[in-house]
Amino acid sequence: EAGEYTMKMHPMWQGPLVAPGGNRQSPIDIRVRKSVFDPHLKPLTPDYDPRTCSQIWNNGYSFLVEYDDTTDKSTLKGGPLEDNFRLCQFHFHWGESNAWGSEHTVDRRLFPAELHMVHWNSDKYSRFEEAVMEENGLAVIGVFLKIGKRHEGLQKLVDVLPAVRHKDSVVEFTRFDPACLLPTNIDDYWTYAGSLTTPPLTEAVTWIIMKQHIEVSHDQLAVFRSLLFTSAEEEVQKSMVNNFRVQQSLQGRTVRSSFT
Ligand SMILES: NS(=O)(=O)c1ccc(O)c(NC(=O)NCCc2ccccn2)c1
Ligand SMILES: [Zn+2]
Repeated sequence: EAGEYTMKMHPMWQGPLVAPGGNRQSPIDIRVRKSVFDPHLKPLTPDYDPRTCSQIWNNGYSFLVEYDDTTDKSTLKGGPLEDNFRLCQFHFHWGESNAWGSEHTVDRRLFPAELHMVHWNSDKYSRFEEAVMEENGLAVIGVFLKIGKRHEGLQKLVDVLPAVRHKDSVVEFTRFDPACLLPTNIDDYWTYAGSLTTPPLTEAVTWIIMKQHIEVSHDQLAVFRSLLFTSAEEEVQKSMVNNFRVQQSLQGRTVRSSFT
């Protein structure tokens, strides 16, 4: 049952469980029957150029695959978004076991991991650091991962993870097409106004959570768990697992769905 698992959180992150004064915090449980179909929601149109992929690094909380966001080469439009958003990075959250790990849940259902593809509003702001402080600054696509068949596209990423085992390690990583991590159906999603799920917890995010999950193999996810929260110098090494935040209250927000 979800309750007993969601209390586990990032052991290194002694941050606030709830942002002081926050009324649109993330993650949340998506109550399917309480979501409201919005016929005006448009199809989502991601348009990514794999050549903008630059590096992968361990920031001590997750591993991030970073994209060159100095031009409008990898963008996201449509769906609930009014403006053009630029892809800057993607990362994951996962558990120590396959029983939990996702940040969002669907009717309390937990998934072993969750992908976040992070974009910032390049129509209104000139860089991520600026957009992250503004309420229409970010758009994050969330995709649930399930254990099943091996994900061929993910393997290129899994193969390089040992090179970023420790916090602050970075390696060059190029020509990775993030679109390969999206589910086949991206027309069915939930969307709501929320926040970053890690500090600075700013309430800047339009969340777009895909209804359809992707599958990765048990062994692929096991490699995520071989990463460490700690840097090479630290004497006690801590496995990078359970790097998800506890769920936050909806506080009157409506979750819209693009499907009936
Ligand atoms: N998890 S999330 O909401 O998609 C998200 C997206 C973009 C972000 O920059 C962040 N947060 C982030 O990068 N925080 C700086 C690093 C960090 C991560 C965790 C705790 C403290 N500091 C979270
Ligand atoms: Zn995240």
